[in-house]
Amino acid sequence: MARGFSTSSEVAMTSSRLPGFHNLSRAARLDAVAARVGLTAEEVARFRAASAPEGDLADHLSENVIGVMSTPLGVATNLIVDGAEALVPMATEESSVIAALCNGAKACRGAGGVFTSADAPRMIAQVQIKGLSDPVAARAALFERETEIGALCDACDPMLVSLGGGFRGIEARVVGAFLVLHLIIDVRDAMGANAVNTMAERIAPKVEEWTGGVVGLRILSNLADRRLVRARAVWPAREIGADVVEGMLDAYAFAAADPYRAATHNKGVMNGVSAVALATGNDSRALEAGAHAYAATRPGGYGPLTVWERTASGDLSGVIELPMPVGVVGGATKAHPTARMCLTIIGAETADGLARVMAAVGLVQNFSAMRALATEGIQRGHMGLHARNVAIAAGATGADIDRVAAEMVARGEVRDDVARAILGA
Ligand SMILES: CC(C)(COP(=O)([O-])OP(=O)([O-])OC[C@H]1O[C@@H](n2cnc3c(N)ncnc32)[C@H](O)[C@@H]1OP(=O)([O-])[O-])[C@@H](O)C(=O)NCCC(=O)NCCSC(=O)C[C@@](C)(O)CC(=O)[O-]
Ligand SMILES: NC(=O)C1=CN([C@@H]2O[C@H](COP(=O)(O)OP(=O)(O)OC[C@H]3O[C@@H](n4cnc5c(N)ncnc54)[C@H](OP(=O)(O)O)[C@@H]3O)[C@@H](O)[C@H]2O)C=CC1
Repeated sequence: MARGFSTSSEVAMTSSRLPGFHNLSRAARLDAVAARVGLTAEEVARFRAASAPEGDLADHLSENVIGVMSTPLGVATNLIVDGAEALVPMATEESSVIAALCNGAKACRGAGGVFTSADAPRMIAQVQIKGLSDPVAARAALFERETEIGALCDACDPMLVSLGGGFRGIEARVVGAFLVLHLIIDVRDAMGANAVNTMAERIAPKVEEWTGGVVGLRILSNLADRRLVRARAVWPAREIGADVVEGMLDAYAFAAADPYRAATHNKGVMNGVSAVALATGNDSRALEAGAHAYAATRPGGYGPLTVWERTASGDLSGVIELPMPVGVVGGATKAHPTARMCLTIIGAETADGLARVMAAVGLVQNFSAMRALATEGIQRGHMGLHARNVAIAAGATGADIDRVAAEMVARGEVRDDVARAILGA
């Protein structure tokens, strides 16, 4: 079968309906896929060689596994968080992200690095209540039961309670045709999704009894705005240049005024945050959802997650605030040996400690991208490092990778056709 989209007759021959596919071994699944789409024996062998052995953790963490998609794991240097030196493991396929963090962290060391504060690790579980003719009265009825709700939630997870976490209170809002109950739960060192989802499901029959309504969804909210982390740092003008301070403030004003720019600005923040999440086995989708939803809660609509100002002495001050629902237990954090090792490298024994470092990473990452954008542009630094990817994609191997990349950078032309031409020369 040709690659790309199938024609209708090919679809009939190569249906994606594969009954029992999930019951096959990893090797048999890969064979089945290879036969369906026409992977060559060489492609399959190369994939098998690059993938982890059969029966390893991947088979248990996900479903229909055929192998492992590896991502580079690097360690960012130079960061100081709350007076402590931090080495930061980051898993990312994007060139220049880790170099940028090292670069920005180095430039604020003279001013003491990054300083943070964090809310208690509280997550929100939502319970949707439908079919109420008197939602306002039902809301009042729920508050009368707050103590009982708390006891029911805490009974779901005595271990969490013994660790100092558990139920913290309720909120209830009439949202359109529904009443929405929020359970506020301190999840301690976990991300907390499973813990709070269990509570929301357990409480549902009682909520129906007390309100006379019908419970719909019972699930956490990824807008984790009870679990905010803040980080701040100063980059001295003598270190980065007064003109750079000026340029970066203009760059920030652009992001603050324009959601098209703010989205890219925040993507730069999340370059770092998501890379640490991936390295430590945390849920990067939850973090991305929470960060962007939080960025949309500004009075003026979607805006930047960071704020940049000039200090009285003319230096550049940066502040970030965002939800940081991360854990050092639960999910894949403990099950995945690489995630465990990364937590050891970062020195995070609590979710609070990890969240603070990750907020610092988001701030410094944003600094470096903005500095590059406000001065020489992103391409020299980024494309200089990205050139190796372009060389590999064009077919370079071994020593040719660096040779072709260096030649493209020297010419100022980092492109596939240029890489092929250099290779062919
Ligand atoms: C790329 C640099 C760092 C070069 O910057 P440079 O000034 O050429 O670097 P340098 O050679 O002077 O080195 C300065 C320090 O940077 C670090 N450094 C320097 N090179 C490396 C390297 N290879 N590997 C690891 N660390 C490196 C290292 O810490 C080094 O200090 P040293 O240790 O040598 O004393 C700089 O241009 C930079 O920070 N650029 C920003 C790159 C960036 O933000 N990339 C993200 C991808 S683009 C994107 O997705 C986001 C964006 C841009 O769209 C967001 C937005 O729009 O806001
Ligand atoms: N929308 C979303 O974001 C959703 C995300 N998820 C997924 O949920 C997972 C995260 O859920 P999470 O509840 O964190 O993980 P787990 O349920 O895997 O782990 C949390 C549990 O760990 C135990 N525990 C042990 N020590 C501690 C401690 N110090 N602090 C807190 N808990 C401790 C507690 O259970 P015990 O009392 O039993 O010991 C706690 O309930 C991620 O994989 C995420 O991808 C799932 C659904 C939706």
